[in-house]
Amino acid sequence: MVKGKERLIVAIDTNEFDKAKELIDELDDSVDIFKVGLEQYVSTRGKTIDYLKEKGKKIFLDLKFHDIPNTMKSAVRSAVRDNVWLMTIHVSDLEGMRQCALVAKEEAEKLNIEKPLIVGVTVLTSLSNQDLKDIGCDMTTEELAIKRAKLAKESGIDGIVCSAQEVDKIIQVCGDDFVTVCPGIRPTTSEVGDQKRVVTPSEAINKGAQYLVIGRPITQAINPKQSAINIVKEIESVL
Ligand SMILES: O=C(O)c1cc(=O)[nH]c(=O)n1[C@@H]1O[C@H](COP(=O)(O)O)[C@@H](O)[C@H]1O
Repeated sequence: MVKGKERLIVAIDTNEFDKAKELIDELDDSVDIFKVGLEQYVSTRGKTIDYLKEKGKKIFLDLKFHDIPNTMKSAVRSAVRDNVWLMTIHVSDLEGMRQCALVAKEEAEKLNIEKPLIVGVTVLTSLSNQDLKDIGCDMTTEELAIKRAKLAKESGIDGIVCSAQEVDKIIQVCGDDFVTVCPGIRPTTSEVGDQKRVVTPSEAINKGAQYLVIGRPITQAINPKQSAINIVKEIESVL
């Protein structure tokens, strides 16, 4: 039976290594997958990655690469050397994503390690339809996320990051073997903050999301461990 724990990724968004370490230790028994994002990576220069490796945790390196194909490709090559389980790029041009997919395979084979899963961010969960209009895009967040997911699939990367609001539609067009990672998850009792397309953990699983990325509802909770346990229970209630 698939455990709820295998579907939960905790985002350790802090700029201090000690605070990250404290959270990882506190959540040790209840969480197997941790996400190291820009804030944590830039301020600790990868120290948290080393600590998570020591603890035998699965690592999601979320640096959301977005650049010209050659730069993206070189950055992906370096990230593969860090031996992480999952990593993000932005869904951009087909050529850039294709090169990322190819170089990851090539580098992992060369090092004889498992290739990290590469997922492309479709439309940030902090964006609304109005935000897209403001930047000159006439599509809704859902239409754009589906269009970008199709492009990501065509490029050969492993999956996408999207809101669970549109994940069911993406699975319909990209298939259920395409990895889906959904942030913007909010239990009913949590504050929404800067997220705009939010879904509860159980609804997200019901809509087909494979992995749920959750930060503040756990890391800022009075009792982070209890919050993680409650979320895993909520996930399991619908598995
Ligand atoms: O790539 C991501 O992980 C990501 C994509 C996205 O569209 N929205 C989004 O919130 N994230 C990340 O997911 C985490 C969500 O954190 P909370 O809003 O605190 O639960 C943050 O670390 C974000 O950087």
